[in-house]
Amino acid sequence: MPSLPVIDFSVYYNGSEPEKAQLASTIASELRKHGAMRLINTRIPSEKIAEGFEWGKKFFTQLPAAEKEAIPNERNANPQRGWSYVGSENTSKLDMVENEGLEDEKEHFDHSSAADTEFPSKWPAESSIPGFRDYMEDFLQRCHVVGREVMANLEQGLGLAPGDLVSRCCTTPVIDELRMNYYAPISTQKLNTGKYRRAWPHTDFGMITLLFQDDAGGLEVEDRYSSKPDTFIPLPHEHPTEMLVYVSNSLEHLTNGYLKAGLHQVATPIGMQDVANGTLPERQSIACFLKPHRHVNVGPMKQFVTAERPKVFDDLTGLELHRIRVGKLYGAPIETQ
Ligand SMILES: O=C(O)CCC(=O)C(=O)O
Ligand SMILES: [Fe+2]
Repeated sequence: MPSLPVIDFSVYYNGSEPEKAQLASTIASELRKHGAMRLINTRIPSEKIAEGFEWGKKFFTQLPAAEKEAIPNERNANPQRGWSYVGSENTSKLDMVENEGLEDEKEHFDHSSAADTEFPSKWPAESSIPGFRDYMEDFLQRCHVVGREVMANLEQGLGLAPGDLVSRCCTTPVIDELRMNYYAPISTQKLNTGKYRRAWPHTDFGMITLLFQDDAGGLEVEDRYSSKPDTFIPLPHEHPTEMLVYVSNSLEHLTNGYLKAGLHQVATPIGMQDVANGTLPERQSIACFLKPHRHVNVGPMKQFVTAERPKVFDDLTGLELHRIRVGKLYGAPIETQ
């Protein structure tokens, strides 16, 4: 099955002005069409991405359970920090209408930068996994820089003024979130019950999500152009520098729905779907959720509100929208601060 086109982001660093303008326009049109795109050759080197999966493996499969349990992510409406056990986060609650009894089969670890003192990160003891925190904080910073570059391209491609989007996110202190996902091996028998999926179709909460994955497969984005509902396009991992980008909820609100958040899931990979007694190998991914500022209004920007398209979203701060979405994930009451 065909996937989305692969876009070479090195043009942004090395291209001529007309080539760069073409890149910006492609980025805007791909995100408009699919709510997702595939980039290669960003300034995050392949070795740094590969190293991330080694750290993920250490954290999830070698760190004693007690060390992870000591840094639990609280299941409330605040930004996620620390370790989430399998089944803690339920993505089916976010965007699916029929979601009774559906569970996610994934474990994850979330953190932000040390500068986010409002919602501090929770780290395992340095002596238990030396170097983990340094790697993660460095990788988050790299994602923040590339995320800002993608947003700058997007505002150019959409015909906005420089800073229109970037000033609403992408500045210090960095409050973006970096997440390591780990999916343990799982039997097709269990998946075929229809009750479990690695991740159910959902959209993310921030401006955009940057996503790196290993070779296990199963990641898919909604096919908006299919005549059949629930049709998804596979997003295979084909290039060592590959980074997927999704439009997320805050950007959908800011653009008054001109850009729609990409509905994505982690399903049984195509070759395994008809296997009755097989096992899916483990899978890992690293997601960076690029956040709007907490106090910025993520209601529709005036450039996207017209007589033909009146405002379809309410004015909310970045943090208010985030709390509504995380609250749904956990069925948690929305606390006000
Ligand atoms: O593991 C993946 O590829 C997707 C993870 C995801 O959708 C998420 O963490 O929000
Ligand atoms: Fe997601």
